Amino acid sequence: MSLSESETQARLLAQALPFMQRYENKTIVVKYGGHAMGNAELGKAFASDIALLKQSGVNPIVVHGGGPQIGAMLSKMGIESKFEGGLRVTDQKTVEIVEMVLAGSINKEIVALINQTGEWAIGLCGKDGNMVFAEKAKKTVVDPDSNIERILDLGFVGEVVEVDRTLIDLLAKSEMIPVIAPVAPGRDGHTYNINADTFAGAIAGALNATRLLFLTDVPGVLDKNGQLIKELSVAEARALIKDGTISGGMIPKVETCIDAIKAGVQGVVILNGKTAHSVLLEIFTEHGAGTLIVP
Ligand SMILES: Nc1ncnc2c1ncn2[C@@H]1O[C@H](COP(=O)(O)OP(=O)(O)O)[C@@H](O)[C@H]1O
Ligand SMILES: CC(=O)N[C@@H](CCC(=O)OP(=O)(O)O)C(=O)O
Repeated sequence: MSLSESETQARLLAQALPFMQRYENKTIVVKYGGHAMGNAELGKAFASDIALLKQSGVNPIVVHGGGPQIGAMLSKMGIESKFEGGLRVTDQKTVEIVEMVLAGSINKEIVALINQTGEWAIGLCGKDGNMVFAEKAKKTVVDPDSNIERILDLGFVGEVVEVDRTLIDLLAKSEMIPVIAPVAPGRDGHTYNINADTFAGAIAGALNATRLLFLTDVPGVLDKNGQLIKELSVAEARALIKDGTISGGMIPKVETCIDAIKAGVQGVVILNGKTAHSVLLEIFTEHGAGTLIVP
């Protein structure tokens, strides 16, 4: 017999009790990826996990993506999605749609789900309260044929250059949960589209977060046999990138984890957002749920 959602929550809460003190008053940044958003039930379970963190005395900050949802909107408008080096090539029209989808519909959907739990979430992007400034990304790739490095022109794709934590700190004091979209202004007056993983890493670094969680579509970092690796040091993670065990979209994610650890985040976890209540299972159980990357 399967448990109802309220029975599941009561059971999770009972399991969580012994672990609650560990993270009291600590900041946990949760990156909620577009692939992890899945269906309505998963969305509700995610919102209730964030609410439960807040009720346990944790200071949760949500940074979300929405790559597939941006792709769907662009295609509705007859615009083809183009990626280079894992980043969306973003012209003026595209950045307008990116901002509309990320800072508009997705952001408000997540805020509404958290608010339905009785907690107070507030939706923001880097523009609000001068929280984040970006500049044009300087990304290079090595051409596999000629072995020559070239600079990519990705248009309005940005990288974070400044984070001002004033607004986030104020919200935490007011018991509000910030939900942040990875869109930020440049000092040049343009709006930039920033990869949600790198944006979350920059926010977690600026806040000296205790944990940064990446919710994705696999259980964590898998070894050559497809088995979950429970804990990885920065050196081990680099070796797995070098020997090809970590590939594709997992490379920039793990590189962001390494950067976040260097920036002062104490532990970064990659876990499956497609498993209901994965945030609580990670934070409030002895062995966690995904791959913990540590210094
Ligand atoms: N060693 C590995 N362990 C787990 N996933 C890996 C590994 N190497 C490559 N991947 C791929 O990385 C993907 C996750 O990265 P990505 O698709 O960019 O995630 P997201 O869209 O959640 O940001 C996985 O679905 C998997 O296909
Ligand atoms: C520059 C760049 O590629 N930005 C991403 C921002 C959204 C994102 O990163 O969403 P996920 O976390 O769901 O992948 C994009 O336009 O798709």
